[in-house]
Amino acid sequence: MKILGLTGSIGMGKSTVAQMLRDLDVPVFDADAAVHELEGPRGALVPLIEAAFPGTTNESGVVRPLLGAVVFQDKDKLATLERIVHPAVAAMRGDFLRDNAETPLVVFDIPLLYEKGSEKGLDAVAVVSAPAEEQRRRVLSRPGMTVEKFEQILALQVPDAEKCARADFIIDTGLTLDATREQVAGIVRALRRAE
Ligand SMILES: CC(C)(COP(=O)(O)OP(=O)(O)OC[C@H]1O[C@@H](n2cnc3c(N)ncnc32)[C@H](O)[C@@H]1O)[C@@H](O)C(=O)NCCC(=O)NCCS
Ligand SMILES: Nc1ncnc2c1ncn2[C@@H]1O[C@H](COP(=O)(O)OP(=O)(O)OP(=O)(O)O)[C@@H](O)[C@H]1O
Repeated sequence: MKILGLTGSIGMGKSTVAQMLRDLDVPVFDADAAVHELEGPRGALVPLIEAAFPGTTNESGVVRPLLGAVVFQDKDKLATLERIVHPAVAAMRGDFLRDNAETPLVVFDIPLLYEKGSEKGLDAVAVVSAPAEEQRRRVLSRPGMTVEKFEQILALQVPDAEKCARADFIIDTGLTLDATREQVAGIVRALRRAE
């Protein structure tokens, strides 16, 4: 089995490409969705997070803006949260691999792949990328997004140019959806063929 990592900066089209992969019957493990499940209603990590960060959870699970306000201002607290979250995500990833053991190609969709150095175990990495103006346009058109928030998030992420330089494949999402779909299909064909 080959494991392809999929990553990219905010608004570069990662979710869209992940769906294109699923449409080609490639199983995709979504790290962000795993975190949401673990932190959501009756999520396994909610009691642990409440114990470490009192007042940041309620009956619906983690109150994300509250927890974010606590951990994004303090590196040590973020590290504490990661020590709680990352092993649980790794366990879910292990289950996913076991469930798909007979599949020639699977994808790990990891927003912070390069930020967190999670390249080990991957056979290749694909980065979604579009021109910076296009990225900006997409992100600022989202409800609740502001220029300040966008720039703060960008500053926390490894720059697009560096991601592209490190990746094995670059998926250009600055063109039509069909053009992107073709690139995705080409990568899937190449990796399914490779031994
Ligand atoms: C603190 C939480 C609850 C805030 O949730 P919220 O929905 O408000 O924000 P969101 O998750 O969309 O993150 C906002 C921005 O911060 C970045 N970010 C999130 N977690 C981290 C992290 N551990 N390190 C650096 N940047 C981070 C995201 O990429 C995004 O750009 C949530 O981010 C969280 O639980 N993070 C820790 C788990 C984690 O590391 N997740 C990401 C990888 S699996
Ligand atoms: N060729 C293309 N490939 C991918 N997305 C495209 C393309 N053309 C336009 N788009 C649009 O750009 C937006 C990309 O959003 P998407 O949610 O996929 O990004 P994302 O990288 O997952 O975002 P984030 O990391 O911020 O959650 C979508 O609205 C999508 O329809």
